Amino acid sequence: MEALTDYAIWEIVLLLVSVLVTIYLYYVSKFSYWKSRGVVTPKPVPVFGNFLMGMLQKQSPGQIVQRVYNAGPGEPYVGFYIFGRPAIVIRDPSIIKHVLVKDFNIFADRHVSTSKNDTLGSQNLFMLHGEPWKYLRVKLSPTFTSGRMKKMFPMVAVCARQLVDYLLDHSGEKDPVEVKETTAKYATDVISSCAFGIESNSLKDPNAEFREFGRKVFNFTRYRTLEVLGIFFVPSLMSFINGSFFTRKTTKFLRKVFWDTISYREKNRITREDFLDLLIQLKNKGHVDSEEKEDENVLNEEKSSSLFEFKGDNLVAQPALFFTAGFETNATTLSFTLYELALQPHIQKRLRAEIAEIMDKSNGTPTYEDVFGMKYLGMVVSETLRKYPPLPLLDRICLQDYKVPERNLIIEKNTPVYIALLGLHRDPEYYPDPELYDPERFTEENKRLQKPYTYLPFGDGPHNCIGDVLIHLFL
Ligand code: HEM
Repeated sequence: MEALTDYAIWEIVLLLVSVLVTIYLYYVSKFSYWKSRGVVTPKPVPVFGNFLMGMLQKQSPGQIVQRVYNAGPGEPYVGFYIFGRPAIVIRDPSIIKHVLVKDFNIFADRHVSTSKNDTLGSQNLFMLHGEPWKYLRVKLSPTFTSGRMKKMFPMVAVCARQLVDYLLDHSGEKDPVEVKETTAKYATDVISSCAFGIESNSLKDPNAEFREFGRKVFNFTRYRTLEVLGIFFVPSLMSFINGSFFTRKTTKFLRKVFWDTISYREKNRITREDFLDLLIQLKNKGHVDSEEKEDENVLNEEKSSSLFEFKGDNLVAQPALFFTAGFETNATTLSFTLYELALQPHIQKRLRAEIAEIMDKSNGTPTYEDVFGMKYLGMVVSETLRKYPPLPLLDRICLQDYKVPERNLIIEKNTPVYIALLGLHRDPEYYPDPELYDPERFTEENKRLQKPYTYLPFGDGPHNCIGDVLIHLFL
């Protein structure tokens, strides 16, 4: 009996060893993919590839691709492995231009994706793929013109006044202001006013619901961090684990707010010149009323399409994304700007002088054009977006085998392709002394000298940020 047990133990040990050896050999053969194509890679580790630091939550998605970027100085691209799956980071700005713009048809979709059950997360403009995305982009684009932003400016001015009151109330030495939370409250008030037509009262009410739900989307618990890593790097897993960008509770909240507000407006015939008005037009007419003559072809389009219907969660998914994309990106930009201004009083002094001048000229009520025309403010914000891009990576999926122009490489169909904004924006080849926060990099003259496709805080090409015009509203 004893002999039999020993025998069984040996069998188990042998089985385990052969399983481990097989897994090891499997990954070693997988990890020869880029080497055999002459592409540099940072050293992968068995099973995890170059994703171990992500799994250990030691690096954010932006830092993961930045580390890959930094592994190949002077290289046009660097390969890496998401577990066993080959992926590539493009470094050469001229190839970046091909991926984002010139060969867009081959890189027309993002790699990111969430579970289909997460309707608000999957049916918005950021996450949709293929023809439905294209259709929706055309329909939503007239919503984001500088003319429309101008109309929303007075709503922002109200929030800005509330921010001033908030800061005056909390400026005692014993009551330090937590800057990120304050800018998040302010940005939440602005975006909920512009996207939902609702005063979210985040600055005034510590328990404001909008802020509460916004906090949840970006509250990076261990599980939430893994979910976000999955969305960016292993999207096929999301349906399997039922992972989501918006939790069930957040979805329920956003659905209720959206439909309650729409029915109230429709019942009382209220118009407010905001995003919600424009979405109501899409729901009822299938297009946004023309702002200018050139838009008139939009009027002749069909009311609905099998590609994308403006009803139910499809409709709520858009303001849900505007809300999330809008408040976090802008709150991050504002808080990093304030941080750098605190570190460098001479920049702060010059910016304050510009603001004081505009406030003086406008009798304390600057217009949209006044803000838009503030040159130094523009340089300061541009430098923040260089050093701290709020969305620090761009991602695409290769839709068919692609021969890289002037290089001896074919990127195979289904390869995830990334552009490391943190890598590019902090590359000393393009931005000398990259850790130095220096708005002078963005004078008109220096902008002309900047190498194209090395500064991409809003992405580029047909998938670029639709909300980039909004940045002026938050300043
Ligand atoms: C500082 C502010 C912001 C930054 C830095 C930013 C950055 C970005 C970036 C890098 C992308 C990806 C572009 C690409 O893949 O080429 C993106 C996409 C997008 N952003 Fe923004 N964003 C900002 C504010 C906003 C706001 C306020 C909204 C909406 C209200 C918005 C809505 C979107 C949407 C819908 C997309 C997807 C566009 C598409 O794929 O068609 N963003 N943004």
